Order: sequence, then C-alpha cells, then structure tokens
Amino acid sequence: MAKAVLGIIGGSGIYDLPGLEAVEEVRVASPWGEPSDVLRRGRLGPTEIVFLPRHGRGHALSPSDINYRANIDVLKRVGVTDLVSLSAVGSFKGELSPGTFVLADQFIDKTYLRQPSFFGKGCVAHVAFSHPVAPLLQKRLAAALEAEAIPHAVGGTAVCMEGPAFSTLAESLFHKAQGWDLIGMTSMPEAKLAREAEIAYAFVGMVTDFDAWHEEVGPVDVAQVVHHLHANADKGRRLVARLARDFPAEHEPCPIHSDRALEHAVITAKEHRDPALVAKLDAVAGRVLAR
Ligand SMILES: CSC[C@H]1O[C@H](OP(=O)(O)O)[C@H](O)[C@@H]1O
Ligand SMILES: Nc1ncnc2[nH]cnc12
Repeated sequence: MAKAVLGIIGGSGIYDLPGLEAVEEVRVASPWGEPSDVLRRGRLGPTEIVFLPRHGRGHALSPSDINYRANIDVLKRVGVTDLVSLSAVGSFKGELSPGTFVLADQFIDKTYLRQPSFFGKGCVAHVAFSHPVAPLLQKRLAAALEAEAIPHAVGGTAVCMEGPAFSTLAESLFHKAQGWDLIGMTSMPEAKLAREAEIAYAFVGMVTDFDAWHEEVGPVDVAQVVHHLHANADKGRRLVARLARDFPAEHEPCPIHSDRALEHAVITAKEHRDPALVAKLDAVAGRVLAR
C-alpha cells in the first residue's frame, strides 16, 4: 500500500498555504520543462502535503502559458498520490452564486493551445476518462466542506476555455443553455494529465462571478473576480486544512482505478517505442513501461 501524499494546486488567489508545518521548498527538475514554481512540501496535521501555485507566485503565467505537463510530472516525482485542484470559476446557475464551492466532476475541454498528453509519437496511450474525478477524494472534500460550513454543491460540469479574455455574451448564453454549471480556464489538460500519471484527482471550483449571462449582474469584470477571489481564498485554505486533518495515512485504492489508469492504456509495441520518449515518461509511466 502506498503512503498517501496530498497534492494541492492553488489557483488564482491561492499562492501559498499558511499553516503548512515543517515546510521545505523543493525544486524538482522535469524532462517536460519548467513547472510553475518550486514545490512547497510540508505537513498539515498528520498529512504530508505538496503545494504548487498553478500560475506561479506573483501570478506570472496565463492559463495558456502554464506547463501543465511539467506541473503534474514534478508532483508525481515527489510521490503525490491524491491531487486537489483549487480553481476560480464563473457560474451558469443562479443558485451557484459567488462564494459557493462546487465539486465539479465532469469537464468540457475547449482548450486548443496546450499539450494535452504525456504520450504521443513513439509511445501512444489512451487512458479511460469518462469519470475524471476520483470518487473517494471527492467524498472527502464534500465532508470537509460540510464540516467547515462552506456553501457548496457536489457534482457539476465545468467547461474549460482557452482564455485569457472572458467569454462573449453569446458564448456565455450558449454554455448556459447546454446545462453546464461552471467555466474556468485551467482544469484542462490538468485533469487529463493527472489521470495519465495515475494520480487520483478532484476539482474544487470556487465561484467568483456569473460569467456574462446574468442580466441583473452584468458581464464579469476583473475587479469583481478579484474581490471574490480574496473572499474565497481563506475558505479554500480552511477546506484544505480540514481535508488534511482527516486524510488517511495510506492512499485509498480508487474504485474507478484512476490510480491504475495506465494498466492497459499503452498501445505501442515495445519494439516500436521511442527510447527518448520512454525516458521522459519515467515518473509518469515507469510502473507500466518497465515491464
Ligand atoms: C483571475 S480570473 C481568471 C483566471 O482565474 C482562474 O484561474 P485558476 O483556475 O487557476 O484559479 C481561471 O481559470 C483563469 O485562469
Ligand atoms: N467567468 C469566468 N470565465 C472563465 N474563467 C473564470 N475564472 C473565474 N471566472 C471565470
């Protein structure tokens, strides 16, 4: 049984985790390039935590500039087994108002400027992704939100746009009409890469605005988003502290096998694999490529 290591990716407004004990900064090299920042490794209560600010401290990286592959690769290298993505999102539902935390578990990927996979020419793999979120991790997050009395909803669909500009009114009305719940700019390909790296993943959408569709509120503007980002950040940190307090010491096997996603996924015959790509995949896929 693997020791549980809880990874936290902080989004807009969450660039550190105050309260992290015995913190060390770990600079991990990745064959996939530069991650967003150094990792901050420490403990919250009994649980080992690794924190990474997605946009870097000081928020220097736009959603399209983030090296998602390097981020997931370094988290894998330091042993992260379970990963929580904290993300500022817009809402398409009146009842999911700013301040609400939504544990979205389905995604629509509308990004087009990002590398969506660790795999490719010389080592092809297709992981199952019908259920992107690890149910046990989501359940623990729901319990922590409940315990902290943070307004929340469990389940939902988040569309990930390329950005960085927010949506037009027509796009916003279209997304709302689809019945989707949230919009952000970073869940993809982060969630896909976590699955390829066999890391159990869950998503916390922290609502900052009603995007552009709301007739009374009017279109999203950055001042509104930043105001709610600050209000949400403290709740996000409380959520993580509570999750960590009750987290198991050993990684709980994922009932949908997200932590074994590569078991049957690599399709390229051994003799046709590109040794250079296989070498880059040492952390992400070493478990199955070494066979
Ligand atoms: C500052 S609003 C737009 C920005 O915020 C979200 O970032 P993150 O998901 O990292 O919290 C959104 O995806 C955009 O990147
Ligand atoms: N309305 C919105 N659209 C895309 N990303 C967001 N992040 C926060 N609010 C957003």
